[in-house]
Amino acid sequence: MTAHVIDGRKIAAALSEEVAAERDAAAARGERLGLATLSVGDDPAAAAYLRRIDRTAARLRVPHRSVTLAGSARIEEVLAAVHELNGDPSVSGILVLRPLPEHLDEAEVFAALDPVKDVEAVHPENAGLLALGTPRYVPSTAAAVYHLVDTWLAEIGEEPSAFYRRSRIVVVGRSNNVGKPAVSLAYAKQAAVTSVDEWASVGGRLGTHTRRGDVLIVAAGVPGLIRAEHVRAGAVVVDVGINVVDDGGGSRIVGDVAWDEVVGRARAITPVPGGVGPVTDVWLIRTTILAARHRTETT
Ligand SMILES: NC(=O)C1=CN([C@@H]2O[C@H](COP(=O)(O)OP(=O)(O)OC[C@H]3O[C@@H](n4cnc5c(N)ncnc54)[C@H](OP(=O)(O)O)[C@@H]3O)[C@@H](O)[C@H]2O)C=CC1
Ligand SMILES: Nc1nc(=O)c2c([nH]1)NC[C@@H]1CN(c3ccc(C(=O)N[C@@H](CCC(=O)O)C(=O)O)cc3)C=[N+]21
Repeated sequence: MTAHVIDGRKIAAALSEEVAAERDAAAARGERLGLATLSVGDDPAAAAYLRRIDRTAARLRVPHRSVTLAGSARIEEVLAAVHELNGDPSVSGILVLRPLPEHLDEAEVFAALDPVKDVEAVHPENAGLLALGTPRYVPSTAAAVYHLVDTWLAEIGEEPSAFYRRSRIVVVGRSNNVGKPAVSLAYAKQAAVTSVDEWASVGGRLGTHTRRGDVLIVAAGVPGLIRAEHVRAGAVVVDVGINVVDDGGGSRIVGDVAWDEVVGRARAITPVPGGVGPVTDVWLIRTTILAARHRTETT
């Protein structure tokens, strides 16, 4: 078997058209759209994402304001920047890039966000709503994961709700940003759910769990972590990992899945690059547009 390759770039292009229509409708209602990003320090993954956000926002004609603080910034300065963005009427959505430098408490920064502008649902109120199955905003990466699978299901004529109800979804990685939201969304789909973190690997039981997945979502940040032996034959594999590896002088991006092995075992698979990443950017802009509507409704 050779897996169907789910084309994230194509799916992102189609989604972009929907989002452009949503932007036009929001503008016609007089809503003020704008995304602000806040980054502290110069983490390469965060910088790469920031460049992508900038391009995607420009392409979809949603203003993007980027605030960058030095890696040595004190928590007071970071909180002051958040408060400034909270009060800026040209900003409907705020994203705080991860990782923050070690000396900063992520939770303190997230709790300072205006919940109505918190497009990644990291404020406790929004994270709580997501965990309860009544999200205000769906974090972009987890949203992108299911958008890719749902689009493929539609293409092959499978009804998503029936598919998920008879499936086990296994999520590798349980960060607040990616793994946990992916689990919350899996609950909402009434799938059977398994969540594992690094201890499954340490204990030599990763494959025991992952082989049970009809859908296997991998967000660990470990290149090549998932090999053929970890995958149920005929599974749907979604690779979230973005890892920069040396490539004889240059560098290239690979996911967490050993592509060459797993492509022969899965039923469908998302590539890296060109899978989850391109859809994530567009989803962020979509949420920024939604946030403008919420602001209009709450003020
Ligand atoms: N495509 C996209 O749009 C995006 C991609 N990413 C990428 O996704 C990956 C994960 O990101 P993020 O969630 O932020 O990362 P984090 O580092 O915050 O979390 C990683 C999670 O994976 C777990 N983990 C680490 N090693 C293993 C292992 N050997 N076996 C099983 N689990 C393991 C960790 O376990 P423990 O909790 O025990 O430490 C942790 O729960 C990264 O490669 C990142 O670059 C991130 C955001 C968006
Ligand atoms: N608060 C926060 N939220 C994030 O979602 C977040 C973050 N911080 N910090 C950094 C990581 C990384 N990240 C990427 C998303 C898409 C691509 C992406 O689209 N990559 C292209 C490849 C690009 C290339 O080839 O250079 C692709 O997958 O096709 C990359 C990286 C989001 N992150």
